[in-house]
Amino acid sequence: MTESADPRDRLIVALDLPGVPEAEALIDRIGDAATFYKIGYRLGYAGGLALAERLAARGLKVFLDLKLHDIGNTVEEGVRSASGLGATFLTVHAYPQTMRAAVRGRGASLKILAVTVLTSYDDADAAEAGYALPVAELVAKRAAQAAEIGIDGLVCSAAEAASVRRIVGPDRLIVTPGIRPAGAEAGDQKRVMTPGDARRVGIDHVVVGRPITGAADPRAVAQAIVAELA
Ligand SMILES: O=C(O)c1cc(=O)[nH]c(=O)n1[C@@H]1O[C@H](COP(=O)(O)O)[C@@H](O)[C@H]1O
Repeated sequence: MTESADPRDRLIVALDLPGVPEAEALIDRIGDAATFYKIGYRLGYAGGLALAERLAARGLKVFLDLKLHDIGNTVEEGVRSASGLGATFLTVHAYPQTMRAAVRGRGASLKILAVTVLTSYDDADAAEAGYALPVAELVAKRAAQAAEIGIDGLVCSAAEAASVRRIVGPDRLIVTPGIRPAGAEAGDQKRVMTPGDARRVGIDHVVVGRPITGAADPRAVAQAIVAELA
């Protein structure tokens, strides 16, 4: 676990918005309450990759959430291309071939996060997708494989963070979406936790989207989450 002195760095705001103008307006409203933004493929396919470069050039941290998963050569070269954008994190799905390829392509400064089991999945969803293992065991298996391969960090739900920490040790990052302040709507997330509880189980970063993007006062919500993470 890498402890940042600034608790704002523990919050990653997911810019799940239709376009760059909406994303820039949200970033302006949040102001200095957040330092780290996630750009996924909704925004990425709508001009968000150029925005990622601009945010990084301004000194903000960027998490490129592209969730790559393909044949090894395509992943390796895709990661190599993405490594020029100035992002701090890039996601791939936690399949061994994919993780090995991402490690080959990552370069010096881009950290690869492996998505273990999506936080919108419960055991029934995993079974429907053809997996014999319950979610907790699948997360544990993938975390062990990721550590063996040399992946920089894991994405899992905060519910698995303590067991993932035991598996991967202190030096790999644990990043948890599925975070909901007390009373917030879960939406399609099934494995959820509050920011404060996530912090207590040893996460490095939380990812929060709709509770901030849909708030009347996104800056105030971001500040309240950071206060829970301090
Ligand atoms: O890789 C991710 O960031 C991710 C992995 C996962 O298992 N679950 C998950 O929700 N995410 C992302 O985290 C964000 C969560 O958004 P909210 O549910 O709106 O807070 C979305 O951008 C998701 O794409």
